[in-house]
Amino acid sequence: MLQVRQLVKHFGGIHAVDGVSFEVAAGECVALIGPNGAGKSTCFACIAGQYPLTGGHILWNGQALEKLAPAERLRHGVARTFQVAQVFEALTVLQNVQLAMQAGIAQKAISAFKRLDGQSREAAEALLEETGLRALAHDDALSLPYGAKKRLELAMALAARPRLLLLDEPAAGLAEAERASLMKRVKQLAGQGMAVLYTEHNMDAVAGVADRVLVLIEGRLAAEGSFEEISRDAEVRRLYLGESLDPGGEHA
Ligand SMILES: Nc1ncnc2c1ncn2[C@@H]1O[C@H](COP(=O)(O)OP(=O)(O)OP(=O)(O)O)[C@@H](O)[C@H]1O
Repeated sequence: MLQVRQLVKHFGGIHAVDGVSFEVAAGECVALIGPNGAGKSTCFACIAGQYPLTGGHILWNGQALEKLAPAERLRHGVARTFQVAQVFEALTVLQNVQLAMQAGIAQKAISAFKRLDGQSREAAEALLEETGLRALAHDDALSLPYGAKKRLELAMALAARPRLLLLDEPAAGLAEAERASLMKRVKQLAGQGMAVLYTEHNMDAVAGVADRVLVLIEGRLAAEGSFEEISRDAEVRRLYLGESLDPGGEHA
């Protein structure tokens, strides 16, 4: 279980995250939503280890994560993706996943890696199959359409065999069909016992997907509940979702 306790992150005078506490259990799919600048990405970066905390604690299965480097967190089963998909464009799709399987290898190792005979090839191919990328295995990552790049980033995160998966706007920039299929896969991962936490602006990627929704506004948790519950919250509607949202029908 992920336990975020009184998380605080300030950038100088900017209180990006200001005392946020929540939990994500194994098998749960939890969405973190809120307006631009609410602190969602900062929360993610604190959990994954890109930023040191100003205050508070982050525990994963009882272990304090805040003192561990990102690569060490990965070894404890914590993997993340980024808002703008981060893949190695100099490698093929298959090589990207093989590289991700060897967590901790720096980008400068790419040329050495290219000369390696792919020991991890079979496992990487299985992951490509699972994420719908098999047909693109030998394409250069550089040439991938955006939706496939997002899938590849997910495959790379899965390559580390995470137990906590952090997805920063997994559906951003995806067409409707691609978004629906990616979010279906994300929900399946939680169904298989992974703890999944994701940020999202697109409510179609939240409704029917997230078991629980956390609403972050100005660095604080403003509401928490099912999508239907937070959609009915007057404060959340006023500050983020807007009055036009009909929780039972079309989403914004
Ligand atoms: N590295 C940084 N240095 C200084 N300020 C930052 C930094 N990163 C984020 N901030 C500020 O912290 C606040 C929270 O930003 P954050 O990116 O976490 O919000 P967000 O909810 O992810 O927004 P979005 O939905 O637009 O991605 C904003 O005021 C932002 O300008």
